[in-house]
Parts: sequence; C-alpha cells; structure tokens
Amino acid sequence: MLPAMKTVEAEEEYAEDCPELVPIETKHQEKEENLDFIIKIPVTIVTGYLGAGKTTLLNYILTEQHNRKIAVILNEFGEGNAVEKSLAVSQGGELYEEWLELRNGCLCCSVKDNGLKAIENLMQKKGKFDYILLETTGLADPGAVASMFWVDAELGSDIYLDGIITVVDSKYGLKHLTEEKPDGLVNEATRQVALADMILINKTDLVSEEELNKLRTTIRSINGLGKVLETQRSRTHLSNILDLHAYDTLSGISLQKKLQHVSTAPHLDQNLLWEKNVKNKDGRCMEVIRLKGLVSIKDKPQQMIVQGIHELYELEESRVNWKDDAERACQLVFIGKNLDKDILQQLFITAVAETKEQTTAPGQDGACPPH
Ligand SMILES: Nc1nc2c(ncn2[C@@H]2O[C@H](COP(=O)(O)OP(=O)(O)OP(=O)(O)O)[C@@H](O)[C@H]2O)c(=O)[nH]1
Ligand SMILES: [Zn+2]
Repeated sequence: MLPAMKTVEAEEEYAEDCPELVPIETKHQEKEENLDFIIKIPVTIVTGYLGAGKTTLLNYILTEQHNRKIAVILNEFGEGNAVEKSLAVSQGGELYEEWLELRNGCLCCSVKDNGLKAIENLMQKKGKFDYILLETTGLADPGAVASMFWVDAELGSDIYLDGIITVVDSKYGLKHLTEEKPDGLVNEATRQVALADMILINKTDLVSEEELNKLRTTIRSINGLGKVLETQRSRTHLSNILDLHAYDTLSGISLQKKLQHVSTAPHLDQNLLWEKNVKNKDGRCMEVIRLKGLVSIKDKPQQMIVQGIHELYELEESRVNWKDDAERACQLVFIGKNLDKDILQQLFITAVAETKEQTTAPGQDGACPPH
C-alpha cells in the first residue's frame, strides 16, 4: 500500500566528492604508480534513448569481476538523487552510494562544464583509475559530449575517448528511430545510433524475430560502421564494450569525421508517451516518456523502484531499506511534455487512496459490512 505522495524537496544529498572507486588491490602499486604518468585513461560514453538499458549496463560492468578500477559518472534527471542512488551498485555486498550525478539537464548542454569538472575532480581527488564510464541522459547528443574532450586541452592529455556505446531498446527503438522531427532535425535516437562504435540492441526478450529484423535493418541503414550486438539486461562480454580504441590514430576513424556526416541538430524537445488521456490545465495532453521513482510499499522494508518506459512498467526491490525512523516518502520523476506536477501528484494520491479504499472496503478484508 502506498502512503500518500509527499513532495520531497531535493537536498544536496551527495557530497561534492567523486564516486567511490571499485576497490581492487593492485600488487605492484609502486611500479604501477611510475607508469601512471604515461598511461592515459580511456573514457567510454554510454548513451541511448530514455529507458534503453544504460544504467543496467553500468551496473553490470561494475559488478562483473574484471580487476579494473572503474569510475562511473551518471547524468540523470531528477530533483533528488534518491532514485539513481537506490540503483547503486553493490559489489560483494558493499553499496556504492557515491554516484556522482550531474543535475539539471543533459551533459551535452547545460551542464557541460560540470561534466569536465566531474572528470577533472575524479582525476585529482581519487588518484588514478583504469577507466571512466560516462552515462548520458536518454535525450543527450553523444556527439556534443564526445567533442567535449577536445574542448579542454589539459584534460585531453590525461584521458582519451575510447568509444561510444549506444544501447537501443528493442521494443521502442524502431519508433524512436523513425520519429519525424520538425523541419528535418535528426532526432536524438538516430544521432545516438549514428555516432555509435558499438550498438547493443537490448531487451530482445520483448520482441519477435521479425520486429528484431526490422530494427537491425534500420540500425544498419543509419550506422554501417559500428558493431551491433543483441542483449538482454545489457549483458555482453566486457571485451565487447571496453578498450575499443575506436578513435586511436591507428583506427583512423576520427570522431570529427563521424560528427560531420551526422548533421548537427540541437536536440530536444521531449516527446512523450503514455496513454495520452490526461490533460494539463491548458487542456493539452500530458505525455510521459520516462518515469523513474522510489515508492514505499506497506510492510516492505525495501525502497521499491518503479520504472516506466512508454506503457511498460516495472516495480523492483532496491537494495536500500527505508530507515526505521525516517518518514517514508514516495518520489517520482517524470520526463515528458505538457506535464503538470499538481495534476500528476493528485492522480497519484487518488490512485493510492482508491487502492486503499478497495482493500479496506467492508467485506474485503473479512471485516463485517456496516450495519
Ligand atoms: N524486459 C527487459 N527489461 C530490461 C532489460 N534491460 C533493462 N530493462 C529494464 O528497463 C528499465 C530501464 O532500464 P535502465 O537501465 O534504467 O535504462 P536507462 O537507459 O538507464 O534509462 P534512463 O537513464 O532513464 O534513460 C529498467 O526497469 C530495467 O530493469 C531487458 O533486456 N529486458
Ligand atoms: Zn539510466
């Protein structure tokens, strides 16, 4: 049973510090230290449309045993960071609460500097690590994020772009890729596929062979270069996604060349979906494309994560329990168009109240009906 939703003001819950690193003991520490100055750190950009499976891929990479120290930079929408936090990775039972989040928009636009700062932060504060994984939001333009590595020359000296991995949602990928944008703008999903060095067609469990075939053909028509793999839960061998060296001189393919052939397009407006049957105060259809949230279920100690993509929803137990003394507050993040927070909040509370009525209606729980 969900208690009424309380708006939880976002607090700066996360320290300005960088994310915890995966603690791996290295045997020849001093030897490795000397080599550090010449070893450049690879950065892999993980992109893909809203809900495609990026975070699932990051969780998987961080939990697989690979003897690497990996720093993850998450860039998620949302008022607070509770939702992503509860997706934090645990390795050997240890929870990584320190996911560094970049706020207010996607990395490739308003918080571009923070993106650089986040990486520089990592380089200084936490010493050397083997790899940086950068998740963009589902609406980001990976080209703008990737070209960021040329913007800051000194940063470029320590790290190099290893590759762009694009996760595509098998169920909705075709819809996203074929969506018409006003005056011929390239839509985000197409740009993300066009710039990919590796494309993971994820969630193959949700589609038929025929649908998958159509998606494969469309992807190939957009990007003839990138490698394409098909996955469930974004699982694939790490060697397919790390150390791609996609932009090393030896590979000869420069990102700039790639960027040229995908015409630049300010990305943006957020198309949404949902059943389109709720209007906002101006009478326009509210549409949701992505929903992520934390909800409290009566008698369940764990925080429950609710995820919505189009009309698909998933409710899963997080690894984080509500603190005994803390008040349980549900927190939902909607990404969409024409959204009206008050109406959504009212709908949520009504839904909770209705369910409460149903379950406590007379006779429902064995209680005798009123005389
Ligand atoms: N059925 C199915 N669900 C999956 C698969 N991979 C991921 N999911 C679910 O899809 C939802 C979204 O996955 P995420 O990894 O959060 O997607 P994301 O790309 O990080 O989403 P945003 O960061 O919000 O854009 C979650 O509920 C996942 O559990 C899959 O292969 N099959
Ligand atoms: Zn994510």
